[in-house]
Amino acid sequence: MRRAGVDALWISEAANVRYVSGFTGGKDGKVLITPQGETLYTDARYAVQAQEESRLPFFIARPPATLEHAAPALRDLRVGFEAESLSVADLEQLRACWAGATLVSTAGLLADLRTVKTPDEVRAVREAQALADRVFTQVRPMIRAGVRELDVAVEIETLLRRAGAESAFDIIVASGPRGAMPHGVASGRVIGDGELVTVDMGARLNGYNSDMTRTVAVGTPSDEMRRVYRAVLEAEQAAVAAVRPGVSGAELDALARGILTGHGLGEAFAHSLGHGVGLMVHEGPSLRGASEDILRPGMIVTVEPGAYLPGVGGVRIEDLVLVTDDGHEVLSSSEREVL
Ligand SMILES: CSCC[C@H](N)C(=O)N[C@@H](C)C(=O)N[C@@H](C)C(=O)O
Repeated sequence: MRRAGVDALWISEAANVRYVSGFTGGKDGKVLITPQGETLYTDARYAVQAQEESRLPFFIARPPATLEHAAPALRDLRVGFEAESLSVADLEQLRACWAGATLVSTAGLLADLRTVKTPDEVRAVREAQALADRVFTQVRPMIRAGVRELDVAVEIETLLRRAGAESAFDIIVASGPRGAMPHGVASGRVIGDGELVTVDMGARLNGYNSDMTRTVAVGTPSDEMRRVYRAVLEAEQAAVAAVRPGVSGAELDALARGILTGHGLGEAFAHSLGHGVGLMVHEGPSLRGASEDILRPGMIVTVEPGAYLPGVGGVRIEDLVLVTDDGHEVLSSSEREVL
């Protein structure tokens, strides 16, 4: 906060509220940090939850009463707000209620802290990924010709739910030509013989997410798609092997992109190499060309090169990787097929 030039901070992003307070009532939860201390604000629906989950003193009200309660403590202070997660309407309300304060736009203050996980957070992501691996292994045999993509997704979702988790995002099951869509969420399409099927899934367990993609073969895919698969696997394995403290997100992205370019698939790799995973599925650090992020021990990132050929199909292989003091540990354990 000192570096950002603010005396107080209004935290409105649900993941950040949870991070600093433990409170999980994302529908209505805010934290105000002032020189005098921290206060959790929520409404009466979450009073018991706030008491149970958070060690912070809390105040139960709805805006504008919430903001009016905070106003006296903020007079003449520079108050930071989270530019990424505050709507224009909410900002206008802050301006109206905190006329005595100077509002300062901040970005990424908490998100930067969240990039390096505590041992408890590493344990939480590890458990989420272990569950996702168990579920994928259980579901893998049902991915065969004649089955709908949706049926695969429903089975994954059901198993996650039964285990006390939920799906971290809309499950991607993209078969045959639909594989050319990096985010081809499961449709009613019936999987055909000789097709590749990309399954991208994550578990959210105790608030922490996992993220993993496997592309599997149903029958014998074409020579072209087997060539694409091998190229993506080569890029993925090389990038995972290069994960260590000190390497930049941009270097890892360039490494994988260079290998795919060597196979004539540079243009087909239509997204970044990876991202951090924790309370949010997509968080820092970023493994993309324009990233200035440098990997540090305790970060958890995905490594997920892909190649997408419109009208033909696609491949993505993604592992979840913990940056350790002397290298890395791959947290995802589902088998990668050899084609
Ligand atoms: C809508 S959540 C999907 C999660 C999925 N596993 C995933 O991360 N897909 C990547 C291709 C992705 O969206 N990458 C982002 C960071 C990007 O390249 O902008």
